[in-house]
Amino acid sequence: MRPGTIHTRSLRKSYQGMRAVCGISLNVEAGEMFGFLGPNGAGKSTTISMLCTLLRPSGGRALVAGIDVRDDPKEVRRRIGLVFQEPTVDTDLTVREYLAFHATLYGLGKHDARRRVAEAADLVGLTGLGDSLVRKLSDSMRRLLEIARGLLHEPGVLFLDEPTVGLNPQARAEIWEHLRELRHRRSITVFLTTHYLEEAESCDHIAMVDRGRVVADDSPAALKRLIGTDRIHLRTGDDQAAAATLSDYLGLASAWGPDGLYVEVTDAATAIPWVCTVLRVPVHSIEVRRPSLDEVFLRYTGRTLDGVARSEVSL
Ligand SMILES: Nc1ncnc2c1ncn2[C@@H]1O[C@H](COP(=O)(O)OP(=O)(O)OP(=O)(O)O)[C@@H](O)[C@H]1O
Repeated sequence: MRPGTIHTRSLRKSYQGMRAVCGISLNVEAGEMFGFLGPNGAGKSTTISMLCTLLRPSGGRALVAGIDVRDDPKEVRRRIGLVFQEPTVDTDLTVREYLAFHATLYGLGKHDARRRVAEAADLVGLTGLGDSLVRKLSDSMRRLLEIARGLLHEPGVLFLDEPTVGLNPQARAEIWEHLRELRHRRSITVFLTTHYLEEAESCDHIAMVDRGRVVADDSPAALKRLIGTDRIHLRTGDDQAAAATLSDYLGLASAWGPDGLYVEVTDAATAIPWVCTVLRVPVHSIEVRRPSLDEVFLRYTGRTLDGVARSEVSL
């Protein structure tokens, strides 16, 4: 078993008889950026809390870094870093004091603590801010500071429960830039929960969860391929002639109507140069529509991720 793997089998949790997680089975490989995606109340926080040993499962099994969360929760905690949904940073300390305090809690000696504090701050782009008061940091920097705290003891797995919730788009983008950089520099498994589709797109592997169950589990690209192909929408000087040319030269079937021509292709980025090369009529506009993760979720649950039922959305 490699150090950063996460495996669950039929993991379950009930709260006073109410089933919040209803038998989740997952395989996360070492070094993956894994996204656990689902709407509010789907069971994401409950699952991550069981994996981090903060909640005891009602049933099933979970191995984190090869250790069973029920058999040896202490050892699991030694091997993971965890950043909670709600900000926890103590605002009266400087960045260095805050990290040094947590390094002491992890039982690190003075020398090791100093080195790890500098390394963790550097990994999330906080180098040079050691003397800054935490309360003077921006929201995104505070969140990065919490991530640095989670890295101090060099865990094999970093759990992030909604790491960007409540942040503005620019702050969210900053967090993601640093998460990618972290992945680039450290071979660490990142398990994060999110209900943002664009964040899930940045993951190597995602599982979509709804009402306590996994409804889809694969790479974002593979999940979207299940939904269908790319669709190119063209407006040309003569759609009928264009459709005939695309069929004769490229073997592409298309449909046309009053608003233009629609062509289904496997990969629009590869097809468009060919389409433009063969067409002998003026092309006024080209638009590409790709299958989205929201459509994948809709396909499996009948609802979009923000909870809108199928009949209420037009895709
Ligand atoms: N301590 C608790 N006691 C009772 N029910 C709970 C408790 N914690 C969560 N729940 C319920 O369990 C279900 C799953 O909640 P959970 O917080 O795991 O979902 P989530 O996907 O993380 O949602 P969010 O994105 O809103 O955090 C919800 O119906 C929630 O109301």
